[in-house]
Amino acid sequence: MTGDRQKIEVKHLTKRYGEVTAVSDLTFTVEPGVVTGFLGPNGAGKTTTMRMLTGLVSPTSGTATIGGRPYAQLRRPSRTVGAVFDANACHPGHTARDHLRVYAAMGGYPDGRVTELLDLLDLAGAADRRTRGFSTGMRQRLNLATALLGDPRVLLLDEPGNGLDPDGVRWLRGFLRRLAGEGRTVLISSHVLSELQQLVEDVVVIRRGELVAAGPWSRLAGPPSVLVHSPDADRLAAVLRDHRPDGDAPRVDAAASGRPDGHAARVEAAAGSRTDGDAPRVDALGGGRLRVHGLGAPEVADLAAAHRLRVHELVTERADLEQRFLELTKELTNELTDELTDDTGIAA
Ligand SMILES: Nc1ncnc2c1ncn2[C@@H]1O[C@H](COP(=O)(O)OP(=O)(O)OP(=O)(O)O)[C@@H](O)[C@H]1O
Repeated sequence: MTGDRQKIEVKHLTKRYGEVTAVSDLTFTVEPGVVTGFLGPNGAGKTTTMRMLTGLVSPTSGTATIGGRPYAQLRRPSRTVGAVFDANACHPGHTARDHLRVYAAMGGYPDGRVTELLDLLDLAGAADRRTRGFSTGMRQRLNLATALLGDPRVLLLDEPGNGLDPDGVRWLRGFLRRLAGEGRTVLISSHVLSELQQLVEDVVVIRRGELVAAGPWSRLAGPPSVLVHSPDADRLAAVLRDHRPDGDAPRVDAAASGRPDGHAARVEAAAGSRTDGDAPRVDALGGGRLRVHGLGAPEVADLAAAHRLRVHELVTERADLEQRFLELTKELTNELTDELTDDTGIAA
């Protein structure tokens, strides 16, 4: 099974529980071969969406399909989709081996598959211990083993990093990367974004049941920015603002420096400015610090040198998933506020 047959497609999906709209007109696609992070704050609708994908909850409207079919119409669901929802899904009195044997018998898989998975998930040494004494990490691994019994090409994991220690998170990263590297579709939800930072290639971000952003993390993150510390910050900012990397007028955000919270306030300053997202931008952070977007550290250093301006520190900063997520959700809030202002003339 390859390509489209493994694709997760959510189209105009909505789920209402009485007055509560858990998921609202949600549309996104999850591709095979990469780990996709399904991100959103508590109560955003991640679990509800994943439950709709596995047929545990029926949509109010819209569709949630795997390889073009809703879960209920898959020919051998456990061979197609493996899902983990609850870290405590195993019976405390059962051993890990017993637990897997029960599910193997239900799915019609041989005992040999149980042994294989105990080895694969690093549980062979604990196979005959009762799960009540298992750590969270061991439980998560046992749940993963259960989900993998049918060697499914699609994996849906709800908050798999919950309660894991740093070693457990590192192990999970390696394991999920390997599964995706084998061409599987891997969707994992989390509200702890730092957990996913090193793991996901694609992201789907939701908030209050609605889509905020979706796509490759590298695209959503944007290029790295450069943090500059200079005693000549004002003049350097002017030089960077005036720089024309490719003959185009750059867009410049002149910042309100000296704000007590040290935050950059971005103000659109240049007339005739470029408006595409890649335009260079300079945020003055106060205290002689600038954050430059759209130019690399070597270009910033060369420009400073050419104008005989001093640079005390130059750091390339990769976008942080948590920061970007906050920006994205803030952008959405601003857009909603703008819409409301447009409609009523009064900001919400
Ligand atoms: N069975 C239900 N009945 C009523 N409301 C529900 C039900 N299931 C979920 N909700 C509500 O739907 C919203 C979305 O919940 P959901 O569990 O899908 O969010 P989530 O993103 O998975 O959150 P978390 O990160 O906390 O697990 C919440 O407001 C929740 O209270």
